[in-house]
Amino acid sequence: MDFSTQPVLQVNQATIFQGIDPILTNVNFSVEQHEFVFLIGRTGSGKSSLLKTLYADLELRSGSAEVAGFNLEKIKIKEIPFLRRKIGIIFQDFQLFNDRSVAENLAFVMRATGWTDKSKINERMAEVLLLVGLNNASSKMPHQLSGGEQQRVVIARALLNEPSILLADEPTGNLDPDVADGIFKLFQEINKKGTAILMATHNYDLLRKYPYRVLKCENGELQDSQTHDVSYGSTY
Ligand SMILES: Nc1ncnc2c1ncn2[C@@H]1O[C@H](COP(=O)(O)OP(=O)(O)OP(=O)(O)O)[C@@H](O)[C@H]1O
Repeated sequence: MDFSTQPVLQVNQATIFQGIDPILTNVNFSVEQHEFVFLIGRTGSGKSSLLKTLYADLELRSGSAEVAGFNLEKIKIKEIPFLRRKIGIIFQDFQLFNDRSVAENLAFVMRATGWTDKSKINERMAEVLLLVGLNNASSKMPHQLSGGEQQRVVIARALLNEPSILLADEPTGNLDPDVADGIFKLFQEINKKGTAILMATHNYDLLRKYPYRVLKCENGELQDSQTHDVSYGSTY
């Protein structure tokens, strides 16, 4: 029996489009289950477009890609929610429902993704809140939480269905440096427990501090530090 693990994400000869414009061409890379990967590049270079293609918000029209077992060339609209259960998606702006408590925010996603048993919902909710260090926050409203705490709730929400990869688009972009550091450490803990992470960032300090693999959008292509020298330079 073959015990080798499949990459959680694999992209071959893809072109990333916005409308009719190709943004990145000849995109080839894969991410293994244990990996932490930074995605960098100047503003407008295509980071978000690439991530959106990976969670099927933008259609993959050229090339092939497999994400968490889903083939993006062939994926049907009705299958997209199932793909998104297997990937956690985290943005810079927190996107919580402000008129619902933390517990209600999490329960909403759980019901929408097929959870029905109330005790299991409560159990999983407690687990993810503990994981992100917010075990006493379930009854709080988002406005009663700091920006860093709100982002922790978003991360807890992304973890509910035990995704095999987290796609994070500037997850620390709106936070003070100290708070951003805490959030970054949380991503590292999650990664150590076996979830792959692909994180778009402009944070040059993080790149200097943590020597993870880097993918860089530049001149319409994606450079990979695993196969080429990638200059971090100014990532803005
Ligand atoms: N909804 C859209 N419709 C058309 N073009 C878009 C759209 N969103 C982005 N673009 C264009 O696609 C290109 C890549 O943008 P993208 O948002 O992927 O870059 P980015 O690297 O994520 O930038 P930033 O660091 O500012 O978030 C840019 O030229 C941008 O103007």
